[in-house]
This record gives sequence, structure tokens and C-alpha cells, in this order.
Amino acid sequence: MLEIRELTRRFGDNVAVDHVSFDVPAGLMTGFVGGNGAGKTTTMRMMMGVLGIDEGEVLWQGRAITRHDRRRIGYMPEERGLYPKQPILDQLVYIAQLKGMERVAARTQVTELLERFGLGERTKDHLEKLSLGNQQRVQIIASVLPRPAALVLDEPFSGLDPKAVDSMVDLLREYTRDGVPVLFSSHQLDLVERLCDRLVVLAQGRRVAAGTVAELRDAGVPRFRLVLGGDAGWVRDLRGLEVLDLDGATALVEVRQDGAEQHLVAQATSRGDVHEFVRVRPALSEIYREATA
Ligand SMILES: Nc1ncnc2c1ncn2[C@@H]1O[C@H](COP(=O)(O)OP(=O)(O)OP(=O)(O)O)[C@@H](O)[C@H]1O
Repeated sequence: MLEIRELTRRFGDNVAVDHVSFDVPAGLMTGFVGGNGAGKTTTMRMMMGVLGIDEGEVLWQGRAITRHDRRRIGYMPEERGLYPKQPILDQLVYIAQLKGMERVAARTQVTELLERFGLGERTKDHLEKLSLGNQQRVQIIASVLPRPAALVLDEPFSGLDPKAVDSMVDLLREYTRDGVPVLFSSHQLDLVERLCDRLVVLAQGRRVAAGTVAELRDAGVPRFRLVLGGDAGWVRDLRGLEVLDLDGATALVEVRQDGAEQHLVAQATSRGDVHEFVRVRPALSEIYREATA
């Protein structure tokens, strides 16, 4: 497990990351979200030791992370750093060797990953000849070589077409199944919702929400939708509830006082038919909007 404890980084007067703490547990995918300039890249850079830490610490398996630990963590930085004028197979094998793999094993693994990402026919092409999305695929392969102990990926999905997104999703799921902790940042909330076990939300350098998607969806003020046989206008007169929306027989309410929803149901049944009474949980996009407002 990776643990981030009170990480803080300032650039002059700007506190880019302000006492941020969260865990990246083994075998789970943790999504890292937040608006432009929220501090995601700066946090990841500090985690990976490419940027100095002003305050706080990063723990790996319960103790302060070392340079050796970081070498075993697959990192995909925001600035992509491969050589434009080298054939992709050669440079990926070289990177794998730098990370300690034997040449033959490296070639086998790289070839397999290139096939997987639809680049099996392009192995001899120079990186610069590939489209941006295909260059991104090569970057992904570079960051997961060899089998990493953890993954820290800065916007790995940006610029990928749906097919490459699926290949990436499959790959990340394989790693998490093997117990690898994965942290990735993204602006694509639909993808984050589909993929993530856990979520960390940053706004202006601060952690404003963290937990499983279910926990976050459960955390807010409870909302209920009520559908009656007749007009629901009387709901406005009940205490402890805020009516968010009212449309004929349907009301959307927020509970402001404990137990107010029980009173609502009792009233509704005593007045006539109740067709539906359900808790409404916010979509991730709504939680995100509220947390970062
Ligand atoms: N090297 C730097 N020098 C000065 N300020 C910096 C530097 N790097 C980042 N910052 C500032 O730190 C803050 C956080 O930036 P960061 O890149 O970490 O955000 P982010 O969440 O990754 O944003 P985005 O989603 O746009 O990539 C911003 O205000 C940014 O301008």
C-alpha cells in the first residue's frame, strides 16, 4: 500500500498541495480527480520523488518510501518522455533493461504489450511517426514495464480512443487483481466511475473528498423520490424536509431532520396510493461538482 501523509508543496506564495493525505491500497484502483490546477500532478510528482516535498511524507508498505521502492513503481508522468527518433520496440526494450529486465525477457514482454495495444505491426516505426494516441499507447507500455509493484499514472487515458481505453482498462484490472495498488488521475468522470474502487477529490490543493464511490454517494444529505397516486403538493407543508422538485404526483425531497422521511411515508400511505418511495443517490459528476464548487 502507498500512503500519502500531509503532503504539502508551495511554489512561492501558491500552496499547490496543502496537507493532502490519502491511501492507495493494494489491489484497488484509486481515481484521482480535481479541476485544472487542483494539485494532482504536483502530488504525483512528490510521490515519485521528481519534485521535492515541503511537508509530509510518502509511505510504502508502512515505512518511508526509498529511491529503490520508487524504481519498482510504474510512473506515467504528465510530460511524456520518450525519444521521438527511435523505433518503439528498441526503446521500450531499452527502458525495460534499465529497469532490470534481461534483454530476451524484455523483448518478449514488450512485443506482447505492443500486440495488445494494437501496435504489433509498428514495432520498427519511430515514435514520432505514430499518431498522438498511438504515442500515448507506447507511453503506457513504458510505464508498466516490467511488472510494477504499484502504478502512479498521470492522465493515462487522455487522447486514447475507446479501443485503447478498453485495452488499458483490462491491463489495469489484471494488475489490481494481482494486488498492485493503482493511482490514476483523470478528467473523465465516466471512466473513473466505471473503473475505480476508490476516489480522491482535490480542489485548490486540498483533499475535499475521499472514499469508495458507494461511500461518497451515500455520504451526502439523503434524498428521496416519492411517487403518489394523486397530487404531491402537500409534501411542501411537512417539517424537516426540503422539496427540491415537485411535478404533479412526483416529489424529490431532501431530509433536513432525522426521521422526517418516515413521517413522509406515513403521511403518504394514510392519504392514498404510494407508487414509489426510493432513496436517490447522486451521480459521481454531481458529487464532484459539489466537492469542487
Ligand atoms: N513548477 C511549478 N512552478 C510553479 N507553479 C507550479 C509548478 N507546478 C505546478 N504549479 C502550480 O501548482 C498548482 C497545481 O498544479 P498541478 O499541475 O499539480 O495541478 P493538476 O491538478 O495536475 O492540474 P491539471 O488537471 O490542469 O493537470 C497550479 O496552481 C500550478 O500553477
